Amino acid sequence: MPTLPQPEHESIELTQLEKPITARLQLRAITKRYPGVVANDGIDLCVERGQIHAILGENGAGKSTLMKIIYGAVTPDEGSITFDGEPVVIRSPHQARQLGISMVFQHFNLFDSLTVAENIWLGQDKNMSRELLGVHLDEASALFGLNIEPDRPMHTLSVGERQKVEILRSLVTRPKLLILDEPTSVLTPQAVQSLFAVLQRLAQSGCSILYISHKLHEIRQLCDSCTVIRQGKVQGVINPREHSDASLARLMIGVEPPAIPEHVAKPGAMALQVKQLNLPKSHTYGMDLQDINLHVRAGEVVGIAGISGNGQNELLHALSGEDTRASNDSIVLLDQAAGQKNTEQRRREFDLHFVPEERLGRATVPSMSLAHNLLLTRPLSTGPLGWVSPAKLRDKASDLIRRFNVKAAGSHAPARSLSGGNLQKFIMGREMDAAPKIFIVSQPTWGVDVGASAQIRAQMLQLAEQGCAVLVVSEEIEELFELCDRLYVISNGRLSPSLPLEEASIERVGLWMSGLWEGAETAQSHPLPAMATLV
Ligand SMILES: Nc1ncnc2c1ncn2[C@@H]1O[C@H](COP(=O)(O)OP(=O)(O)OP(=O)(O)O)[C@@H](O)[C@H]1O
Repeated sequence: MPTLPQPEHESIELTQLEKPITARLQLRAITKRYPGVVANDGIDLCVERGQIHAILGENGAGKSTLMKIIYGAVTPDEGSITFDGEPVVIRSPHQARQLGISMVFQHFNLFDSLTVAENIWLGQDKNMSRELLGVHLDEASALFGLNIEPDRPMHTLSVGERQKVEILRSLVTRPKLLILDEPTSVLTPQAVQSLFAVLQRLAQSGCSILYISHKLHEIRQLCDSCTVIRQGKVQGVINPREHSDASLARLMIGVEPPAIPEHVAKPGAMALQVKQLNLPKSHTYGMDLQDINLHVRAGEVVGIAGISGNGQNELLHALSGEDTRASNDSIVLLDQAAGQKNTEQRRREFDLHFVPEERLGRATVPSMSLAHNLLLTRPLSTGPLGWVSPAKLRDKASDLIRRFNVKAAGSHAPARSLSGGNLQKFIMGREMDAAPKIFIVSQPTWGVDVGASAQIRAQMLQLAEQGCAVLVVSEEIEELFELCDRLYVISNGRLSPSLPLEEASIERVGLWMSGLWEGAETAQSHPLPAMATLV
């Protein structure tokens, strides 16, 4: 009698019984030294197939270095790597991609002058045709629920949108191991949830994921396994769901993060006023600013919430002086019309200091030392004839490094050698130390660990206590709730009325993020931008 064919799943189980499943990735005793610092010190790591494994550690702990080693972008000094049971030496990202390893970096690697599709194509291997890429891109976009026009030039995208392009670029390679370094720093809560759904689906299909984040609730939601690193060494492998925030912070930074001091607003004189600001977009994919009205008094901390791409960039360019097209009296600084003053004039005449969201390339010159990067916004080190005093620069940079707890080899270290969080601490320190009268900051704690976030937020509140008018643009609603006395919400190039914190709730702010505040024109008459359809 002929035997019936076995159902497919039974034969799969048999094969699995015969051949034990090997881990996707196994690192043994990985060590990497940079001048003056051991970034990775004998690290062991095991990631199973289909596992979402978190890497947790304070700023400068060595997480990104370790991920770059796995991706072949950095060569370890010692140690070995096994991938799918085979010992491998990963010499380049190209080789990593051939093995099936893909990485989303913390700092974007995108060319501003190219389009979205061209940027994604550049990251692929040579045999991927433009047509095939188009198919994969449509597939990955649909999976991610993302709708960014492939022909859009990169320079027109907000950081949140750029982050999504970076993620798409990795998804189209259909990886076996996907490494994500702080992927949610600039995503809205809703976009984070869509990303998590994608990651969970990927993991179910067998793809392993290495996930770096400073956001403990995210790690708990997504991962059941987590390797904690401190000062380049593994502290332990834990299930993050069995730990509280306090115990995770203790493992990671050795202590619990300091509590944010109580801030009682004592609003003083008007410091910053925007009156009926109308500004047409400066490029095809920009956002027209329409009838923007806002004010910040000395001593106040005021927030602007919103989904990225709704006019934040345009508003910040107009407020910082990078865009001087506004009518002169639509922006009033310390009682003077200043709409057409440039960045340097606003800094010199009104003590307005600004921290943009892009820390490498805009807030700092990556190849220049920390000391030289001070010159970008601080004239303090130039003498009467305009001579630069290298000694003064060095001293000031060293002072900031010490006071703001920046982990760096010294004032001579190039900006790009710092870990993301440490560079952010340096930039925030550089601007806050200037004792601004008006301080405008975008995403103040992007990529910063829990201890340093608490430190930065406390310092911003201290600035306000000293009479500075602080305006914070952030996509992290919790951060705005923690810091601000009042909130505005930006949607589709329009700004909501001012909302005192006592009257704000996550739900109300969420609704306003879709443009639906009381008295607003309906969303229908102003269709939401593509990104908002995500939520
Ligand atoms: N190219 C480099 N040259 C010199 N030092 C470097 C270089 N890359 C990293 N380092 C140093 O190695 C240490 C670890 O940095 P790494 O970027 O791996 O930290 P991290 O844990 O990812 O931090 P963050 O959370 O801030 O991103 C830091 O002290 C950093 O300054």
